[in-house]
Amino acid sequence: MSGPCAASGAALSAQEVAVAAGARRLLDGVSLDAVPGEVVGLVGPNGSGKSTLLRTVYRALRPERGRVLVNGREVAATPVREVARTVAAVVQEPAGDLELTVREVVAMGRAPHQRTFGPETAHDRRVVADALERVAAADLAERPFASLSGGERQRVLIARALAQEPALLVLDEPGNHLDVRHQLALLTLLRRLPATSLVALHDLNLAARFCDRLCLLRAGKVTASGPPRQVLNAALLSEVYGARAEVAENPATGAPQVTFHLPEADGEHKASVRGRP
Ligand SMILES: Nc1ncnc2c1ncn2[C@@H]1O[C@H](COP(=O)(O)OP(=O)(O)OP(=O)(O)O)[C@@H](O)[C@H]1O
Repeated sequence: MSGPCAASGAALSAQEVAVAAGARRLLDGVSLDAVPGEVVGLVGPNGSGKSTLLRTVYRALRPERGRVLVNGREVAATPVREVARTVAAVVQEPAGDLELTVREVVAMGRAPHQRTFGPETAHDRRVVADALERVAAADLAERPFASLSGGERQRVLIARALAQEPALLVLDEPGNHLDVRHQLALLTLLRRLPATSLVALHDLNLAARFCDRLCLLRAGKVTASGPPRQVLNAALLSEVYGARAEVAENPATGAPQVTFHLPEADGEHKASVRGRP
C-alpha cells in the first residue's frame, strides 16, 4: 500500500443507535449508512448529537441500544487496536501541549499497525511524510507541536489520522481553525481519498458542495437524510435551525446554497446571516 489510507473505503452502518446520559436521550434510534468511498456529512444545530454519534463510530462511546458496523463488524465488540487499523478520528478534544515534534505526532498514527515498541519501517516513514505533504505541513515536520498555530495543529492532527491509513475517516468539524483555502483543500482531499468519510460540518454550503449525502440531526434523531439537494430544504432548515432559510443554486458550483436570516433581524440588511462561501 502506498501513501495514507487503505486502498478501499469501509462500509459503515449505524443501526438504531441510542445513547443516554442519565435521563437524557442524546441519540434516539439513529440509523445511517455509508457505502465505501462516500463522503457523508452530518449536519444539525448545536447539541443535536453529531459528536455523540461520531463517538459511537470511533468507539469512544458504546451505544446503549443499536449497533455500529464497519465492514460488517460491530465496532463496540471489536478490540480498540483493531478498530484503530480501520477507523481514524479527527475530533474536537484538545490534543494538549504534546512535547513532541510534528513528525512524532503524525508518526503516532502508525501505532495501530506497528508491533509494540517495534521499529519504524521505511513504509511507516513514507506514510508519515506523505500524510504531512497531503495537508501541506511538510515544512512543519521538525517544529515542536506545541509551537503551532490553531490551524497548523488541526492540519497536523488530520495528517496523524491519514497516517493511520484508515478505511473510514471520522471528522468532527475539521474546518475549525482552518482558513478558507485549507478548508477547501481538506474537503477536496476527502473526496479524492479511497477512504469513506463521515464528517460533522456546521457550514451547510461546504457540506452541500463536498458531501455525497447528508444526514440532518435534530435533538438526537435523524430528521432527513439523502443527497444535499434533498436534505437542504428551506422549510425544513428554517424549522430545524430556528432561522429563516433560503436555498438557491450556487451559480459557480451548481450546489445548493443556503442563506439564513434571523427572524428578529428581517428587514435589517446588515444583520442577515449568510452561509459562508
Ligand atoms: N456526558 C454527557 N452528559 C450529559 N449530556 C451530554 C453528555 N455528553 C453530551 N451531552 C449532551 O448531548 C447533546 C448532544 O451533544 P453533541 O456534542 O453530540 O452535539 P453536537 O451536535 O455535536 O453539538 P455541537 O454542534 O454544539 O458540537 C448536548 O445537549 C450535550 O450537552
